[in-house]
Amino acid sequence: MIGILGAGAFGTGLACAWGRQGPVTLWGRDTAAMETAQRDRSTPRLPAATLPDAVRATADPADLAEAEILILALPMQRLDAALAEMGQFHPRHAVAACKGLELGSLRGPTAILRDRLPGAIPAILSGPSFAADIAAGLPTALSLACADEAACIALQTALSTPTLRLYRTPDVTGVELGGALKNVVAIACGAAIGAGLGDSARAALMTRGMAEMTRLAAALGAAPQTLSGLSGLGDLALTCASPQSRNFALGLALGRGEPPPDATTEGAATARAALDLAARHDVEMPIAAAVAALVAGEASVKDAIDALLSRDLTTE
Ligand SMILES: NC(=O)C1=CN([C@@H]2O[C@H](COP(=O)(O)OP(=O)(O)OC[C@H]3O[C@@H](n4cnc5c(N)ncnc54)[C@H](O)[C@@H]3O)[C@@H](O)[C@H]2O)C=CC1
Ligand SMILES: O=C(CO)COP(=O)(O)O
Repeated sequence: MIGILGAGAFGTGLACAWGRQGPVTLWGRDTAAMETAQRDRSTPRLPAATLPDAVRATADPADLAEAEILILALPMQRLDAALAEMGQFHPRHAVAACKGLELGSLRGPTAILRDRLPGAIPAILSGPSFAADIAAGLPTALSLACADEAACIALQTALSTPTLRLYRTPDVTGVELGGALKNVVAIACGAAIGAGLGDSARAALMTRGMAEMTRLAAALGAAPQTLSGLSGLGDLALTCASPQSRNFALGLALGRGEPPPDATTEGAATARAALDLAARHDVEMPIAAAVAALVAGEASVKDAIDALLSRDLTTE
């Protein structure tokens, strides 16, 4: 049985995909909402999706006890606390489906899984996929990273579906950072579009954003080519170009001088955490710095762009 911790948009989308081919238990923390979900076959964060019959919606963590594969589909800044609160699970595989870096500890999701679920083999699933697309069974391709090759093959087989195609890699760091950092660049691109700076500026931010993502990932031991894959370039292409992305939409609002939308926007905290990590490894991340300042209200879009444009001319 596949267990999913987190009944937000992504947990629900994944439950729909996997529930078409086998049993899935979807856990959410709100008892009333999960009782309604079990009865009405939909959840509040992705109301248009219909949960297949094989999905059991629950708010009782004990229902995840039998899960051989546990998927963590929670906001990054809540992952550690949620696992600490909910007692011990004993899955064989623990697969992070969240994108980000934890403020303070600067850990990615798999380090948290290693700490909180020490008996499980940690893995991460990341790449270009809107929850609604996955729920609707639209074609989607994602990266699945796990350092244990046999475990990675077993997971790839168990989690791929006719429309959800998983590519495996041992490069956990690369996949983790690709997913975390693309959200930072998506905020920058949204801000550029919102402020009317044009599509050329967006293309420049995507490309130079990719360069700084790759620099940090390489400094942390990732293979640079991983960032050119689905979790990196692939996810930049999706989220920097679509207002359906909540990170892009946050940037768009900031660029237009509008109030930020009330939604999970992982890139806001991750920009700050990435900067701290970059400082530790002596890596330059000017776009992340601009986004961190913008989100914190310490700089306007004009300040941020001026800071980027006034940097010393350099080689590509
Ligand atoms: N929505 C999407 O299209 C995609 C989301 N993701 C990633 O999935 C992760 C989760 O995002 P979404 O599901 O979209 O967010 P969401 O905002 O739709 O849902 C978050 C869920 O987490 C729950 N939650 C928050 N704090 C909690 C806690 N301490 N304990 C238990 N539950 C808690 C909330 O009740 C809510 O149901 C993020 O890291 C996001 O980057 C990845 C790919 C696609
Ligand atoms: O990660 C995503 C698509 O791959 C979803 O992006 P947002 O979190 O910005 O909505």
